[in-house]
Amino acid sequence: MMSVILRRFSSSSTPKRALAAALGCLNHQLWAGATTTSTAQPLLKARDFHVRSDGPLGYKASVVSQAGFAAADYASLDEDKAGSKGNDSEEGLEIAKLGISQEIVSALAKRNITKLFPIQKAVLEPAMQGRDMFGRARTGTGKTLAFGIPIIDKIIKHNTDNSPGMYPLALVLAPTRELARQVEKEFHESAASLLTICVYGGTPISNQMRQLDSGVDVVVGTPGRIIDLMKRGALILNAVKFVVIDEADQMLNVGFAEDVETILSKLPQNRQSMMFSATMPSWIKNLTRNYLKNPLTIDLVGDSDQKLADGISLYSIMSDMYSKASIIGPLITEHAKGGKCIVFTQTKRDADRLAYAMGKSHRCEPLHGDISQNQRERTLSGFRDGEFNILVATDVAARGLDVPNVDLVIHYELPNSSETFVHRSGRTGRAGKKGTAILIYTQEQARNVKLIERDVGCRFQELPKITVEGGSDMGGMRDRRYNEMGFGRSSGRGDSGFGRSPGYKNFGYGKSSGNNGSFSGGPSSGRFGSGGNRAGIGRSDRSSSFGDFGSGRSSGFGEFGSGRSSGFGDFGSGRSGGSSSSQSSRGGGGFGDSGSNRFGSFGDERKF
Ligand SMILES: Nc1ncnc2c1ncn2[C@@H]1O[C@H](COP(=O)(O)OP(=O)(O)OP(=O)(O)O)[C@@H](O)[C@H]1O
Repeated sequence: MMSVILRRFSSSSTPKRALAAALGCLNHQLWAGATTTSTAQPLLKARDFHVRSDGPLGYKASVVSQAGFAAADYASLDEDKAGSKGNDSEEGLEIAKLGISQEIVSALAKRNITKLFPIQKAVLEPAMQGRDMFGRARTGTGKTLAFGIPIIDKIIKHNTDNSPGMYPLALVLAPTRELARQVEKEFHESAASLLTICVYGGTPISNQMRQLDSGVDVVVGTPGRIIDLMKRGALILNAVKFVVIDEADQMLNVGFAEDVETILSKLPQNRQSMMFSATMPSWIKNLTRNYLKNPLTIDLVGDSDQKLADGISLYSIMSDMYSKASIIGPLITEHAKGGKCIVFTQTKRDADRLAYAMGKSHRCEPLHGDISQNQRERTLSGFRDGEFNILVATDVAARGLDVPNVDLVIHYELPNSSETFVHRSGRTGRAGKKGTAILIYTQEQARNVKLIERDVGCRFQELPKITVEGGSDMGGMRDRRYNEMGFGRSSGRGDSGFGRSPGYKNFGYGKSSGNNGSFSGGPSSGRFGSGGNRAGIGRSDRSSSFGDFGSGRSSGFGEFGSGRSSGFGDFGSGRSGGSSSSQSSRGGGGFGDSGSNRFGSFGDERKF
């Protein structure tokens, strides 16, 4: 503890800080020229983090193999056990008996974490041995502590044996601010002596620079801000021994691919790299090949048909587009039973509108990327603390967000891919608990529901149709949609027009204008066609986007912004989707509500 205090006291007047400043300059030079840094900075002692022992898990080096790209080649695990029965006490290993630092054991015990979950069990020993790895496990099964425990343990042991250094030993990259904060919290709560910092955009960089200046052990952050801090010489990565890329495929989805590679290329060669990803698109394969050394694949999903975490009951309900908003209330009353509920929309605007409309009768808040960071944090903590029980969110909340006791997830609009469906649904049924997910779909989308079933290896139980009398509690939402979103006969010239809201893809309104060809001829040759925002980005590896039910998000505007925005897949926007709506979308700030995804100028985070 004393060394921690001393480090906090360090100022730029000390030789240590002076050297740090010098290294900061060197860092600038590295940015200007070389692409990799391979030397550990001289200030820090050489660190031998990686233990070699038979260990308590009976892990055998002979079962390791090269990362086999989503193949389940971690043969020592019984697949049945490797599912998502995260809290099965019979399967877990007692954390207190693993020989990891008492500080961690005690901190976890305080949170009632006493046994390892399967992914933690699988990762622990190879991670302790210093192996690079690619990991995959179902939602809510404890991946954060899977990489967190070994890293924290090694840093604690190092800090006990040596005086802590100035510069971070571990770097964790996360695709969203919320996830970054959550991961940092998990680190911090697992070992209070560790100095951790979370860096992301939307908050003053000067505070983060000051904190980095006084020395940290672990940096968790989103790639944009990390790069910014590196460029300013405030974040020096020469001492990094551990790097984790969490939700790696999502990094690609939200346009962080280049940033991630830039960061990886600046890290010391002598490091341990761990990557967690739900899928293995070709970018991830390349990343694995280029930046991981002889990686081990630990895949607890494997070829198993069932991709969803156990314990999540699935329901579907058909609704016409007019009634969708109105059936939310009854669904929540019936299925959330007073507990927490997240309603997922496709667009920020729809999240706002739905929350506004629902707010008349329920306590709820919207969450999306256009809301200020401060407000986002307030909203999330209010939701966590039970100040309100309904969160209406875009997919910014779909990945990684860990709010205990979310009983119900409602897909107000169909997700744009099976993966998104899995991640959204995975906000419930976490850590072995039970939960419910309900998918609302229109008649035209029935085929897509089947596709999700096939992709995810699940079955929806169809709920009886809810008949909504006029003047429901969501009437405001419905009216607003009519008035502002150009439904009905407004030809998309209302407030937002069709051009701005991809919501219409789910509403399948009117006749298709027959522009499907634009999309189906697009660069994506995914299994379901070219739709979704993926169409515009030309990746064929993400086959689970639902091309056939619409253009998805902004890609239509990015790639095909000729004004024929009505070419939204099978359903199109009917007569309303004329060029004016598309143009209004573009004129109104690029890609409208749905976020620019890869097309806009990237800040720290952009898509949702
Ligand atoms: N061994 C454990 N025992 C009990 N609870 C645990 C254990 N490990 C993790 N948890 C809890 O389980 C919850 C889910 O963990 P985490 O968020 O790491 O899951 P995840 O696999 O990363 O999920 P996602 O795929 O959605 O990001 C957290 O609240 C975490 O504190």
